[in-house]
Amino acid sequence: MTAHFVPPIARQEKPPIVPIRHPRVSGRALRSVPGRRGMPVFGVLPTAVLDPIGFARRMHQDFGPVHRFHACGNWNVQLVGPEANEFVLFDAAGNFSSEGGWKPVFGRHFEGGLLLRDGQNHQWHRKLIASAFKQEQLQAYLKVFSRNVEALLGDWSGESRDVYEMAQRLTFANGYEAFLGRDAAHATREDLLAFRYLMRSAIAVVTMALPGTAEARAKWAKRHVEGLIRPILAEPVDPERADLLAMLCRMKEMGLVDDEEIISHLTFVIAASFDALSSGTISTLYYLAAHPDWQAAVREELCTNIPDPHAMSIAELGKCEKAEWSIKEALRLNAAAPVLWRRSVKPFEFAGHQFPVGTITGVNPMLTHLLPELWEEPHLYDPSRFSAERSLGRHRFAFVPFGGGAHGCLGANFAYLQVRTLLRWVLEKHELVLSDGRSPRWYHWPNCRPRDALGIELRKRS
Ligand code: HEM
Repeated sequence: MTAHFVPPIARQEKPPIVPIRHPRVSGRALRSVPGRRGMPVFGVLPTAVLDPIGFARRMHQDFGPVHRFHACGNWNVQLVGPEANEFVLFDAAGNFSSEGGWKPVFGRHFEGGLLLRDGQNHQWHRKLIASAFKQEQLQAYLKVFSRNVEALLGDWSGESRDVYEMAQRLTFANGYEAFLGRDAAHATREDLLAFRYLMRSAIAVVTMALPGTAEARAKWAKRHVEGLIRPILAEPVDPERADLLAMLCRMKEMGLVDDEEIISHLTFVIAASFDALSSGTISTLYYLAAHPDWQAAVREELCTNIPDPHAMSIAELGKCEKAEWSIKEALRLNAAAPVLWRRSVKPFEFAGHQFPVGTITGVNPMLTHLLPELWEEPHLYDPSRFSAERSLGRHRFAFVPFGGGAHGCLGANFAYLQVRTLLRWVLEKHELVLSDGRSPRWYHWPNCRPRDALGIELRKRS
């Protein structure tokens, strides 16, 4: 039975965590790389955080695809374009540590999560977690998604509300059930806020937990999440349960993982799923609301291929390519994870420049997705650019909303399924309408989300 599947890697001894010392890299060591130091102490941080796209564009225009900037006391290198994405994310030469790159951003609260592990230890843990995303599991999750969307639409239909809040509630409810095996009706507002605060702590400039700061909220959130998961670990595991937590608990009984590892994995997976997916969801809904012609095409495709949404299958959803293009196009225009970080563990060379061990290195999906040399009219919403014909010849690292390589997103299929399920339910009986003519304003760090209510209305179709 799938619920009791144990990946073959579990038979191998767990590779230990090999601690890596990341030496600090001086500006002198990077002198051949053009760039900007910015303000004393903060460097370019204020500009980069206030307007990440504008900042990335200006750096690219002024200094080219390989440049550096100073932020929070360190030099950071940015490599732009599909070749750079492949070089860093696929990392054929083993030049980079993900833990070293992400630690300053997420390390304080997500230690032990997959993105903060490297090498064989990472691979071992990743294979355990990946067993919760096999096809049979996804089919089971689909039922959960449908049930939760139906419940949410009952509350929400026919009104103009904060759609981002709705997207967060939905993705949280789905993650709560799929990963914790708990009925989403039991999820509290505090549970949701705890995961939100953990992700937002990435932008904390002040890392002391002073009252009222993002860091203080994240500290509370960490305690709250532990308090949520720990009691479940003490319960016997129902043999029928197929959620991620149940799988990890069975692996614990086999001596493969301990309580602390389970808590770290679940905290990271739920947070990664919840925040990135609500970002992808809101962008998809917004662009469909703004483009009624595409909305009608996606509606027709989904309702024709899936006559009864209660009995949806992965195969049926898989036929709905326009729905998939609309999600991809939203993720292209609004990359949920704008910049991906690594730190070099070896000296490396890229585009004729030499970089020492310890170089903090970023690649930029957000900017790559808007480069005019890769995308025709990059600011135009045109999902058909993802059709098979128009994708021919495109570099495989030109579109990287889910990253790629050893740390590529484990939840990409889960994400596509969830958004397509939502679209199937919403579009049949509703029209997504923009109720005001304002241009949307988005935050782009630490991931993409609207700055204010987008004015999306869900009007009942007659
Ligand atoms: C639209 C939705 C999502 C987007 C855009 C997204 C994006 C990403 C990206 C870009 C990475 C790679 C980070 C890097 O290489 O530095 C990543 C990793 C990851 N994502 Fe997602 N993600 C999404 C949804 C999800 C969901 C639904 C889950 C869980 C079911 C999930 C779980 C993970 C995990 C566990 C990793 C780390 C993998 C590893 O380090 O081996 N993500 N995601």
